[in-house]
Amino acid sequence: MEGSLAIYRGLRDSNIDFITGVPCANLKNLISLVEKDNDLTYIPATREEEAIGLCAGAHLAGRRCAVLMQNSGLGNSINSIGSLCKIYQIPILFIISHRGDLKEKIPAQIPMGRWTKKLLDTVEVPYYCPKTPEEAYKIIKYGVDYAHVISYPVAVIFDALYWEYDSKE
Ligand SMILES: O=CCS(=O)(=O)O
Repeated sequence: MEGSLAIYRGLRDSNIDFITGVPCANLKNLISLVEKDNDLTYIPATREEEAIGLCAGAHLAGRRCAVLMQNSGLGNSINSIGSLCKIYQIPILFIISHRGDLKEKIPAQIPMGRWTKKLLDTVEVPYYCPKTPEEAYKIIKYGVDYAHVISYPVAVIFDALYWEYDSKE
């Protein structure tokens, strides 16, 4: 749980109080931590673009927001990033489980695995790729602050190797 716990603590210590998103197998421990926290709002979404829309409304209502997603869901999000986040200056922290690279077993994940960072560059979302729980905690805190400075999403990407820290109890 150590890897997921570092992400959760980074989100909470950044005063993130509204979390939504679409699950990935690698996000299960993080989602479990978030679901148990009665001091924040967690709303499971059916699609990542819906999650971004929920965050847009929550932000305008004064909440500090994060979206949990698999990188495959970034493809579902592009228009909402442009038509909502860009136009209305919506800061959101994207916690992205990066599939389609090392350790991947599902061939369908490969294309988005290759395109994720290029897509984030295209829509001008800054992204960071912590490799340890300590880095994750620090980058999440800096990332939330940076998202609010630029009034735009910031992505923190976790590759398959990161989640091995969850098995090191
Ligand atoms: O997107 C694939 C489903 S799972 O591997 O995250 O369960």
